This record gives sequence, structure tokens and C-alpha cells, in this order.
Amino acid sequence: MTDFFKYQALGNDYVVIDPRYTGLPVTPESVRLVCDRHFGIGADGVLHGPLEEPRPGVPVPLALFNSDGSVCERSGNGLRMFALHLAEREPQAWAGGEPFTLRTTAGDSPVQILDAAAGIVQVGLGRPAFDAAALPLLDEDGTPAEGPTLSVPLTVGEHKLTVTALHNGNPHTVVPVAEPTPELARSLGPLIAGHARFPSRTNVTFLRVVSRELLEIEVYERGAGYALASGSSACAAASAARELGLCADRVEVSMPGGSVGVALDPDGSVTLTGESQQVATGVFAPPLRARLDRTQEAGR
Ligand SMILES: N[C@@H](CCC[C@H](N)C(=O)O)C(=O)O
Repeated sequence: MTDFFKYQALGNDYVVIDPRYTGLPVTPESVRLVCDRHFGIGADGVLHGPLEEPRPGVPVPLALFNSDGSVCERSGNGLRMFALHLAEREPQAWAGGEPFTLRTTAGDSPVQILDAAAGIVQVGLGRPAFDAAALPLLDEDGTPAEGPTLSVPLTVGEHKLTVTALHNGNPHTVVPVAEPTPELARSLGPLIAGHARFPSRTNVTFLRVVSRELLEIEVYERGAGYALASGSSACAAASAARELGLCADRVEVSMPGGSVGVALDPDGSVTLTGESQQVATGVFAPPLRARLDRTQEAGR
């Protein structure tokens, strides 16, 4: 009997709740409890799926949640971990190396298991929009901003920042700095993530351009907080750096949990490649399972 599968990608960890193995109710409250690092399993988020019986050649739907219980439309690391989950459960169907498609509320994302044993998975995240309406972004007076979001002034407390914002299935704000540090991400990240000018909140990436081929970032995730790595944030950093003329079309993005490769097509489409591994499988002990089941009753 298995209730959950835990995966990590460069220290960005998710719990997979697969309806083929458990009928656990996936609600904002049960997600918060599963992700709690003291009272639950502990994770940056939950991947709930496959939401339909997976069939080769047909997009496989899943839902993604941040550890605060909020829905996230797309996760670069999460999609890579879920692809590996499918491949490890049914290797004959999914581990052959043929590309297949995962479907979230942000749309379809092509994935490919490049090396199942090493957990090397590639995912295509499409083309980001550097447009205020897509974020969405508001002006200082609270009215909807319009136009491009490259090098936008943003006042955060006493900090006068210049940021580049983009939407690629989920919202991202990239802040070029001389030295990204965990302390900076933990202190300034939440103030930007919850800033009034971002009605949908935003993921926050602090970026140092080491060279045209190497970026260094620290991430504060919308709905999850400080993260050792983030796939969509790594892609956001690369897309922003390229739009600002600061990097090549293929870059390594270094994060505290490790590095990923990001490839940028001429049309701006982004492909993310990196490692992910299963951490554990497990059963919720009766006291935790009882608390989780009660979230369903509360949600009724
Ligand atoms: N860690 C993820 C991003 C997760 C979603 C993000 N917190 C959001 O709310 O958009 C990744 O690897 O992309």
C-alpha cells in the first residue's frame, strides 16, 4: 500500500499524490498539512495526478499546489519530477525516451526522459510574455499597467529596485543584483512576492550574471517561500537576461541546490533540463491520515 511518492529536483521537493494509489482528498488544507515540515511529510508543494488514466500519445493532466495550499499553474521542476514518477511506475509506457505531454492549467508542456536512471528530464515551458497585462502588474496608483515589463522601477519599502517581470504559465519577477544570497531572498523576496502591484503575487528571482553562459540565482517562491531551486524561476532568469542582452541562448543556471541547463529558442521558447530523483514512498500514519481526511469534511 502506498499513499505518496516524494521527489526532489535540486532540493526543490514535492509530494506526488497519485489517485491510482490513494483516495486522499487534495484540498488547500490537506496540501498545507502534507507539506508541513513538522506535522506532515514536508515539501515545497504537491503534485496531484494523473487526473485521468494516462495513455501514451494523450496529454496527461495533473494539478500543482504550493506548500501554502495555493494553486500554481506550472512548475518546471514539478513537471520534470512528475514525468519521472510516471516513468518509474510504468517504465514500459513512459521511460523509453520518447517525448510525451503533461497538461496543467497553464497548458501543455512537452517532457522527455533523457536518462531515467540518472533522473535527467527535459521540459519545454513555452514562450514567456514580458507584458504587464499578462503578469498582471499594476501601476503605483493601483490601475492596470500596460506595455513591456523590462527594467521596470519598483519601490519596496526603502528599496528602489529595477526589475524585469514576465509570465510563463506563472508570474516571475527577476531582480538583477551584485550578489544573490539566501538572506537577501528571505528578507526582500516576500516583500516583492506579496507586493500590491502584483495582484496574483509573483515568484521572485535574484539574479547575478556571472558570464554570458552562467547565471547565479536565489529564489523566493510564490506560495512556498525560500527554495533551494526552482525550474520556472531558472527559466525566468535566463529569459530576462536574454531579453536584456546579458546572456547567450544556452546558459547554466546555478542555484544553492544545484544547476540546470536552460535553452532559449529564437522565438523565446524555453527548454529546461536537469536532474530529479525520488526521495521516498510512504503511507500516512493513522493520526495524520485522520487529520487529512477531516480536511475533506471541512471542505464540504
Ligand atoms: N518550484 C517550481 C515553481 C512552483 C510554482 C511557484 N511557486 C508558483 O506559485 O508559481 C518550479 O520549479 O518552477
